[in-house]
Amino acid sequence: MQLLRNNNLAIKWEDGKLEILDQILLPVISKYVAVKGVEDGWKVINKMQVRGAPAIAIVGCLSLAVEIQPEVFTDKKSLRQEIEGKLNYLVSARPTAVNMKIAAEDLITLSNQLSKDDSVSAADMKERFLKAIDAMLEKDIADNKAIGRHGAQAILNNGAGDSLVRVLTHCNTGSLATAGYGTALGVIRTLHADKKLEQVYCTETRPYNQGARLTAYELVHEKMPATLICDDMVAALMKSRTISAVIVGADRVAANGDTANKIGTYQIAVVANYHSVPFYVAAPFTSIDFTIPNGDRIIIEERPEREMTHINDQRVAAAGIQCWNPAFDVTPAALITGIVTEKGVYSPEELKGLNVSEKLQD
Ligand SMILES: CSC[C@H]1O[C@H](OP(=O)(O)O)[C@H](O)[C@@H]1O
Repeated sequence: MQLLRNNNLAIKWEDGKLEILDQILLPVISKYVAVKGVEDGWKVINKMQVRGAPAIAIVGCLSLAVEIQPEVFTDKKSLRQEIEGKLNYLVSARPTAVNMKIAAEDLITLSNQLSKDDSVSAADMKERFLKAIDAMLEKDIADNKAIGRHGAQAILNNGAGDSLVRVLTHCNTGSLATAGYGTALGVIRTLHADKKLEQVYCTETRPYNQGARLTAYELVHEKMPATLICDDMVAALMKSRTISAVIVGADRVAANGDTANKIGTYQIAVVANYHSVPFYVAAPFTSIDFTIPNGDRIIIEERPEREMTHINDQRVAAAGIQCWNPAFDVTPAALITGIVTEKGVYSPEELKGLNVSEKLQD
């Protein structure tokens, strides 16, 4: 089966071969790393060589496709068992983002259905499973384009009649975090394409520096009007300039709208609330965890202290100091103006009110 090609910035998927752009080395070095199976997939996700909730799910599932594609299965039970075991292993690579968990659940459900269907051979089951993974890439990009349209419209509608808007974003939510175009950065791309973007401010996003190293890289590459600020400059910026809106991504949105996102998001939401700046979360439905009622249940990943104490192996903190390095925080729904999804923009109350059919409907 000719597997779909997908040559976006972060992921190269062609003829059953998978390579990822090593994001730890950006922006100075652009180096692709081969992912030859699930073990490699787990490692590049856990080490954050590839990161971003949607990209984690896509690379995780593609790493399984790399393994399964050349194998010949004579019985469906062994294929089903391999699929379930390896997808559950991939979910363990990083605990906070929900996309890999949702993708695993959906693909295991498909695998179980195909395994029980006597009209489906083992070869057919493999082919349909691989096609489902390929479809994830296309769907992610389509979802991001829709998020871009809905989010840009919401910001312009909220912009008090401004013909041009000034937006702030945090971390990286662009083509380096998804299958392409991006979520929050997709909204910014849409504003720019529509000639409505006066300025985008991106935060450095310590300690991994997704903003300074990755978002700035994407913004400069596309010649968007952008300004880099340190994480501790957000309040001063909002005090001195009229920011139209904040737009950030999400790793896991709870059923009530509480949102886990990169550490520092919560304090930006508090400052935005103080300055009456609308605060939007851009997230596909694949980032929304309707099984948890609120953000209290979201596991917050803690990363190695070396990610705080060193930059490119250069020590920047006193040896011996204790560190606390949570990779995410949870922004309460009360501080969120709207959750921008591919299906439209929902207030937290509207999200909470969605019935099951709307949640699952494609
Ligand atoms: C569309 S990416 C969503 C989310 O993922 C990032 O986290 P990380 O770089 O640790 O994978 C960040 O929280 C983004 O907002």
